[in-house]
Amino acid sequence: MALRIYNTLKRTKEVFTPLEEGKVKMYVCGPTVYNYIHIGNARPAIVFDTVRRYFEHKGYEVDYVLNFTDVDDKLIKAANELGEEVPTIADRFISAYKEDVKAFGVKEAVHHPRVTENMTEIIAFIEGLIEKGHAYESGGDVYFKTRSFDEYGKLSHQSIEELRTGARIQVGEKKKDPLDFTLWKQAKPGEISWDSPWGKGRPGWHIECSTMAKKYLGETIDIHAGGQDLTFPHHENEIAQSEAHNCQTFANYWMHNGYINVENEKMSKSLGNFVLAHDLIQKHDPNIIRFFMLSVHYRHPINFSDALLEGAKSSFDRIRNAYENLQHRKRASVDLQDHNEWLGKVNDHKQRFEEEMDDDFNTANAISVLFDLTKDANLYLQSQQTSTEVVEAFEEALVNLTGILGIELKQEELVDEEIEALIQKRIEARKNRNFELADQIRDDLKARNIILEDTPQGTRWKRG
Ligand SMILES: Nc1ncnc2c1ncn2[C@@H]1O[C@H](COP(=O)(O)OP(=O)(O)OP(=O)(O)O)[C@@H](O)[C@H]1O
Ligand SMILES: [Zn+2]
Repeated sequence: MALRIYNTLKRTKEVFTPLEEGKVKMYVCGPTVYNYIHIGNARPAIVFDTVRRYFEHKGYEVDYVLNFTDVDDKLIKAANELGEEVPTIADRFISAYKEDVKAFGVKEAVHHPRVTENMTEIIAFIEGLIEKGHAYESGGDVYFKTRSFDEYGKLSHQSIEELRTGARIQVGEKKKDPLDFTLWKQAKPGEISWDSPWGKGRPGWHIECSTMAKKYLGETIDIHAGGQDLTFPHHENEIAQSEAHNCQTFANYWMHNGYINVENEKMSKSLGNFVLAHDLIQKHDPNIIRFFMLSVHYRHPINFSDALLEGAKSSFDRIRNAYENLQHRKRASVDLQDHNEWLGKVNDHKQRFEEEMDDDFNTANAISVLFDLTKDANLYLQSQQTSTEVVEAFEEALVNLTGILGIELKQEELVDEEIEALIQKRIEARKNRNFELADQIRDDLKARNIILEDTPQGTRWKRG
């Protein structure tokens, strides 16, 4: 089956046809690096990494670019508040971003361009727009002449008249038409700035992505992605800039992830209703957080709650337990030809997983297939005798399919101190007559190959 992608531009699913055979040129709008990321910001990092991994699984080479917005108003404000320089803050939060998303199993982008490292190209791009009559300078600022681009509004499906109704000229802006947007912003005294033909200043937000996508991927790219809130105005403006400048289609497919909400409101720094990725990782296995995010289709909203995350944990444990049981059973399995029908079942599950992923990366349904596979694996493990080939096929399918989603099934081995701490926790639980927790700890340890033995002298343990 062909891979189909929901394209925001067309508001429909379309068969994916790459510009170049076997290659995908993909640009994802990255974070503004003035703070730690919350789990809403982690969602595009995780879902588009999954898109990338799936393309790679299908044999494509993915040229994956994710930018860092390392200068803008928010960074300047943070620098003033903290009494630090903008680049110091940007460096700190780029490192923090990389560390957080790495914990979630996100692969490093092929290119991670930063605005401040592409200033020459950004200025040249703006000059090109002025030359072509799509932009103008006004009192040290430069604006894009929105009405000069006939197709403005095509991504967010709005007409110029509709847009005109909501547009205002803010105090301090020197634009001629409320619809125009900033390409270059004059620096205030003392602000970080770069020299340009229009005096000292810095780029507006949108121009960075048009410039960096062109520089790293070319004038036309396959996929451009980001959170749903970027559709308008950010991506609409990127299209206007790039297509007015290059006279080419900018991106063939536009993908947008839905929000992570809290009580049905978008999680955001400004509302203060956020959970930092960094903090959540301390409390929960980041693999499970990734699994949780992918258990909802990437275009649907997720109403975040601890209870949902706990639910995801027990679902994930079912898959992980099956995997661990298969591993144990391998040793006791033998060569059995008459069990081969199970190999067919494993292959059916693999095929169904692929079909779900081919349908606009439906990770939610693909995870349901993983549960079906788990159910069959557990059923098979109830057989008196098991075939090595079948057990290995189940195991391999579980590892590969979760691997495509960027999820790690293998747990790191517990060190002695961690085991001792869990035994202590179990003793405490028993003292408090919390036998459920005590048994849970024993079972969890057993699943990780640690066997407990209760003796009159206390609890002993050994690796199984
Ligand atoms: N609640 C959310 N759910 C899903 N994606 C989000 C959410 N908030 C931001 N994003 C996405 O995170 C990425 C990084 O965005 P950016 O650093 O600009 O944060 P932001 O949108 O300014 O966040 P905030 O609103 O909290 O300040 C963008 O692709 C954006 O669309
Ligand atoms: Zn962008």
